[in-house]
Amino acid sequence: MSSETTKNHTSVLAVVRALPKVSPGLTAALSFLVVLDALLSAGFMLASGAVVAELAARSGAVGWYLAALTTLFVLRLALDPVETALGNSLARRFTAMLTQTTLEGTLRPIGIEHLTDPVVSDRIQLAQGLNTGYPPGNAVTSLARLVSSRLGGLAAAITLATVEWWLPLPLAAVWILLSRWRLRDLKKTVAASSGTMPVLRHAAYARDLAIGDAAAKEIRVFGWQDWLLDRFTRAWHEGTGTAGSMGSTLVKTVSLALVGVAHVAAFLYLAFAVTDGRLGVESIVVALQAITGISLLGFLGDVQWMLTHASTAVPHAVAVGRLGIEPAHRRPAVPPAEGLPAQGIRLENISFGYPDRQVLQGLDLDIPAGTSLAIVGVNGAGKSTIVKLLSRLYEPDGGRITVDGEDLHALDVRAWRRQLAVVFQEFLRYELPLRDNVGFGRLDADRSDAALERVAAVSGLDQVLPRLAAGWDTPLSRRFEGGTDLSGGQWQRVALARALLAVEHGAKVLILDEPTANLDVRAEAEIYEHFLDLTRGLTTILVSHRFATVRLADRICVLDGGRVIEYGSHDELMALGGQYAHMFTLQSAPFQETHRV
Ligand SMILES: Nc1ncnc2c1ncn2[C@@H]1O[C@H](COP(=O)(O)OP(=O)(O)OP(=O)(O)O)[C@@H](O)[C@H]1O
Repeated sequence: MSSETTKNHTSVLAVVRALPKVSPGLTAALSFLVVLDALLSAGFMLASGAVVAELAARSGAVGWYLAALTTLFVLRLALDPVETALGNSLARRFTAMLTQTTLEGTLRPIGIEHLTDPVVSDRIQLAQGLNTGYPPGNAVTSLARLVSSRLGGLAAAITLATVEWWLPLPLAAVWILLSRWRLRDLKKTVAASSGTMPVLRHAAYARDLAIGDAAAKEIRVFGWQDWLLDRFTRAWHEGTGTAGSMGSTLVKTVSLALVGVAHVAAFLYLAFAVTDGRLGVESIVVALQAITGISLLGFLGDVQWMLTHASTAVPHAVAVGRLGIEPAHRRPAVPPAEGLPAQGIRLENISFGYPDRQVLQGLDLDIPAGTSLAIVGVNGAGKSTIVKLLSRLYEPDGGRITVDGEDLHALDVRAWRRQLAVVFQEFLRYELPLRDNVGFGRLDADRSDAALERVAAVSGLDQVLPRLAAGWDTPLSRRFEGGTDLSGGQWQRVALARALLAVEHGAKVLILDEPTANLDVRAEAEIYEHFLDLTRGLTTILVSHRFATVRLADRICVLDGGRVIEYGSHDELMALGGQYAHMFTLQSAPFQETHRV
């Protein structure tokens, strides 16, 4: 069996296995209707044969047979919309469950490395059917139609066997052969489409840029609307181009010829049988209908096309859903993280690189508990990378990080993160009410106005609040009724308030990565007026290019070439006359000039 065939069987089997978990009731009801439909179809064929026979014999029973025929016909008509409604409902639930599985797997890993892994990114997109254009739910409706058709075909074959036992065998054989050939071609097409994900990712990115508001200003001001549209269209056509072909002409011609020959032979046989008087009119009516019905055992164009395409998403969703699951026996006993650090955090001989570049190499750094450390260095020196390692979003390649002498790796990551309050350099602006934007700092915290008052005062949010129509409940997005947007500096206060809420609820390490980059001079001065208040008793790590801020820290380290090259207080480093002193002097020079003028 080819690997494509195996993969497709796996995909369809994965759909079958998942359905009872999605909804046992709906799955059972749909299965019942599918079987019932096949039985009714066989009954209809037999009843119509009987009607013709009774008519030919001018029998009085014809009325009963006609009534039975009509009942079967009406029943099938009535069942059809019920079957469709059940199928659609199950399909919606199936898509929702698959999306949930994908989200669970995406969110579960403690780090974020998987999100930049192209293989995982492709899988996440494939799990949503991006390469085929069919949502996975379509696999459910098409599977129901496929099973229903196959049972109908089987019923027709059995019905034909009642006329002549061997007649369905050659007909069914050619239809099944044809189906296998066409399906093999179809699977090749689908397999090729998953290889186009890198191209489709470009299409998806262009689409998201065009419909989102993140790039809306730059798209318009730089005028690249047409470029964006063209990029989407090209990538989309390139990525989905393989879906256009549907098998080789040779396969189609040979298989159709075989079907034609088998049917001509069957019809000739029936004609001779009638002429010989071996078969009556009733048998001929039944046989002709059944022969047509047997074609349902063959290749069912759009149904199989959709099932094959839509079901490919399922194994990908299942694989993504397993991300980050550790076998229970591998989970070691973890020391409690509460109250850490009491002595300090140490980075010992740390080396770390992203797949395409080495960033840290033999880095040693001491951060005594309850003190503040500023990290400085040129762009790309690795400052934010240290923040990510401390937050365990990435693991070091070499060396170790200890907290009060305990390997950070040994601590429960969730418990450790409850000790952290972080303002990331690229913090997020959530399109949610201000209360949630701040409340995300500690989900289980009291979010009443009174409870949020202190963090509002320290972060400077109290100056923004009076301008918000619904106060804490104002959605911070114009896309929502009554919503508004904030300025860059105001958003930065929101991010700071979020971290401060975590501090209020027990976090002991405050990490601020460029916390004042968007603030005006007065706002920055206000924040730093409170800096000591803000950081009292905490272990604070500050990443900043603003030396007026940096000098406030107890200790400063200068990062260069992947390691710490200078470490000490502002005065000590100024006295050293090294890189820090040079950078500090460079930044303060224009102010000194102005002062002299
Ligand atoms: N997710 C990533 N994948 C690959 N490379 C990355 C990733 N994040 C950062 N880098 C690279 O690692 C290096 C260090 O980045 P980092 O963000 O730690 O620098 P930084 O000192 O904080 O810089 P800046 O002052 O500009 O904020 C840079 O060369 C950057 O391009």
